[in-house]
Amino acid sequence: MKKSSLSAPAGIQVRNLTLHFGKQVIFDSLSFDIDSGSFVALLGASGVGKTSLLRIIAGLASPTSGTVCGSDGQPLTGRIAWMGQQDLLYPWLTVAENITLAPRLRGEKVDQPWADSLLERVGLAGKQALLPAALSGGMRQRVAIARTLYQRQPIVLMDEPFSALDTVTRAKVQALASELLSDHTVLLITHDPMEACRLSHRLMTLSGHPAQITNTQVIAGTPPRAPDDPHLLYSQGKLLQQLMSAEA
Ligand SMILES: Nc1ncnc2c1ncn2[C@@H]1O[C@H](COP(=O)(O)OP(=O)(O)OP(=O)(O)O)[C@@H](O)[C@H]1O
Repeated sequence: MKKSSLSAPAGIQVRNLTLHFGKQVIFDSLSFDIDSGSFVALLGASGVGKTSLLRIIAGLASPTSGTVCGSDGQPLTGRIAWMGQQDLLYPWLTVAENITLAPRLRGEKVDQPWADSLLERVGLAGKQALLPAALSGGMRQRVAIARTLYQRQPIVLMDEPFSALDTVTRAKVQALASELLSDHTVLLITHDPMEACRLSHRLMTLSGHPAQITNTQVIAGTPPRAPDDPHLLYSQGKLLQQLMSAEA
């Protein structure tokens, strides 16, 4: 299995980010850092502003004010792989064409063995020639994950990437993502405390109106943690309590 040869991907620096939708203030002067090479999970109640924040970091939306750049002070443009809540597969392209689309649009040569090995690892070997309409929701999500991993970008932003997968497939694909992204800077939105504590070095919780980062918790041990790892179990319990008290 090929891995990225990155040595030190940029981290993410968010400064004084403010977002208004009309009179609604989603966040106001939000500042935080994601360290180079760390895997961070972002949690928080539905509607608090997680997707809006991720879209701004990805450069897909503009904030009302504030800045986002790499820890090296340079823009993040061209260094990000993004996976949104919708799989955004093009219905007229095959599975293989969807996975390799972004590099092909940049005029790069397709690395077919890499694409094939990713498809095999997400449990879709032999499905290269199918159109998205022939796939289940979970299969489509696995194609989108393969497309994200294929790009080998140093910074990876994922919005609930495993939500449509059954429990066992989810555990396998989480382990794959953790392995292949171990030398990348990753920000993952999830509603699942188990997933957050299995995969992350650090947790961040967004809560309130306007939303603030109310909890940052470092998890001991190395991801991906086993489901019965004591660090995972401890952090998962603590996280659930914090999320419940943030909502109370
Ligand atoms: N383009 C938009 N125009 C107006 N309001 C918006 C827009 N996008 C998001 N919002 C509002 O901003 C708030 C935050 O939305 P966002 O999707 O960022 O939340 P979230 O935390 O990701 O939610 P979920 O966990 O349900 O995905 C919500 O109240 C939403 O209705």
